[in-house]
Amino acid sequence: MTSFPLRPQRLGVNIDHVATVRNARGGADPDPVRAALLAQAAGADGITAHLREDRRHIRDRDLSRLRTELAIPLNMEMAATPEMVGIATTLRPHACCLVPERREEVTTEGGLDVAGTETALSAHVARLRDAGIRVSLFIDPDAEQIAAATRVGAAVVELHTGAYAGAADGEAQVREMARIARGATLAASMGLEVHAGHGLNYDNVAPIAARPEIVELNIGHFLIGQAIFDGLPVVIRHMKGLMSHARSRAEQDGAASFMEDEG
Ligand SMILES: CC(=O)[C@@H](O)[C@H](O)COP(=O)(O)O
Ligand SMILES: NCC(=O)COP(=O)(O)O
Repeated sequence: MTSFPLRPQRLGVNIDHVATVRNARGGADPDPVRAALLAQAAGADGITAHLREDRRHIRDRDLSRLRTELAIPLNMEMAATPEMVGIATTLRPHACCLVPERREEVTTEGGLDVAGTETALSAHVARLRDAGIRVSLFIDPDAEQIAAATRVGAAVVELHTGAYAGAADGEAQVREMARIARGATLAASMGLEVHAGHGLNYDNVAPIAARPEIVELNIGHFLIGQAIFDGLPVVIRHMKGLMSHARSRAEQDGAASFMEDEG
């Protein structure tokens, strides 16, 4: 039973797929920066933008405009490469989140293999930290990766919720939620700030939001898609309301019971 008020939880809005629509015709509209400013005005706590190596959606110019025009934190998602570290240390966003990338992937498929790339990753993390950037690692919620994240010097881990969001049935979803809960508890116990993201939507966000250790959710594809029907301010306010309600219920009933109820 949670007997203490939970820390406030932030919503980071990922605007990648506004740029996907923009790039479909090669023009300037819809403008991802305009979407980010609308999200900011609607209560987003941060903006996430993924500068992929293939620039399939967010482009370099988008990031520099976001860095100039946003009043809320910019979280630059990027591969752990010298090119991206160079861009980030020049741009100096509030935060960087290192994610795995394969050109042929449709979207991010798994978490970063921190344990298998510690030496190279430690150097990238150090350069980003020396530039005053908060470094997050996008990882699967596994003990080996969480321990490695502390060793390479990351301040934050963002737990990949894709397996949970894409679970084939209720039993698999409960299993994946338990994996995320264990990972969040372990990461927090090791002094890491805990975020979560990938594939979250209105229907599956509550058990994740109810986790006391998770202080930021990064959500994009669903919000941008739903905004086509309801408008970006409405969907952001609704998602923040769902997150807040889930946290309030967790304060009363305990986060663990939340998933049992939903299970
Ligand atoms: C790491 C993650 O899950 C997303 O933030 C990432 O941006 C997904 O990549 P696409 O936005 O290209 O689908
Ligand atoms: N890191 C997760 C993120 O930024 C958004 O992922 P999604 O909601 O677009 O799947």
